[in-house]
Amino acid sequence: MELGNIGFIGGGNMGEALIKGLIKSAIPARNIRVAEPNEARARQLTERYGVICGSDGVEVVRQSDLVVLAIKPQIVPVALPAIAGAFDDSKLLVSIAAGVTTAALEVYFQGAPRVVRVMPNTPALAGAGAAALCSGAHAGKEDLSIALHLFEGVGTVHVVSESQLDAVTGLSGSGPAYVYMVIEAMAAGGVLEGLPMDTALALATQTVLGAAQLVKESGEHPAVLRDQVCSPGGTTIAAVKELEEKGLRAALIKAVSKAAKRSRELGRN
Ligand SMILES: NC(=O)C1=CN([C@@H]2O[C@H](COP(=O)(O)OP(=O)(O)OC[C@H]3O[C@@H](n4cnc5c(N)ncnc54)[C@H](O)[C@@H]3O)[C@@H](O)[C@H]2O)C=CC1
Ligand SMILES: O=C(O)[C@@H]1CCC=N1
Repeated sequence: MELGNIGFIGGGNMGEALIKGLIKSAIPARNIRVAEPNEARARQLTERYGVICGSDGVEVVRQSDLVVLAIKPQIVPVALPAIAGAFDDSKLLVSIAAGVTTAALEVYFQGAPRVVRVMPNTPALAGAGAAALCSGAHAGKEDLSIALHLFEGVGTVHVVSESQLDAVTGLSGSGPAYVYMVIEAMAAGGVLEGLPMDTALALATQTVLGAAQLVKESGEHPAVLRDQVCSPGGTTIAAVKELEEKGLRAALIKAVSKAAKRSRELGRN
């Protein structure tokens, strides 16, 4: 599928993750334009990826077939009116702004804007993203296919209903931060027990990666795989007991819920 010219409004952390992922997936840098008001950041993106960067959002929209809105949700009410006039029916808007609904985006446009809302995550930078998306009132099947194709280039994608996107934000959008905390803490435990930090970090990282890979490849429920590690009277069950007492699972369940709640709040702004 030909994606044409892709424009980014905002070249921050998530914008860069997608740009890098897209270039890795063989989208030519000359097809990617970025509107980024921070000049140093814009230069950095051009140096790193060869993409065309400027500060003029209207110009980026004019030159693009697909526009990724990658600015903070709080900036949307200021930034979107300034570029909305440059859209016409030939252009697709793909928003990744947490919490901002397709209906809230559509009000900035005349007519029937084609809007798809996506919640990606930063592992897209490594081609291992997890994203979910839904279409707005005027986006057709073809628009959904284009957005699916775009994000399949940088990881896995699920189609969900818009009401589920806040849950997705709490789980996989924010989730990498939880996993980094787990890796960091496991490595710290290794250091406490005498390992050098680089060895401890490498072991913790590969353990998380390998465990995730096994969940995916085996198709087993994680609880079954956990039980396979727990030898009777062994080391793991002693650790699992500690994690249960300290509320690891409850804390993660609550964390996902808190982030989803914050996503809903951002949508009300
Ligand atoms: N960072 C993450 O893990 C994820 C972020 N998101 C969403 O992606 C969006 C961007 O987040 P980040 O990249 O983390 O933020 P960021 O703050 O790193 O990047 C935003 C960029 O937008 C630029 N910007 C500000 N005003 C602008 C304007 N008028 N026109 C063009 N660019 C402008 C800023 O200079 C900045 O470089 C947010 O809406 C966030 O909810 C979604 C999924 C994951
Ligand atoms: O923290 C945030 O608001 C963004 C959305 C999902 C991940 N980062």
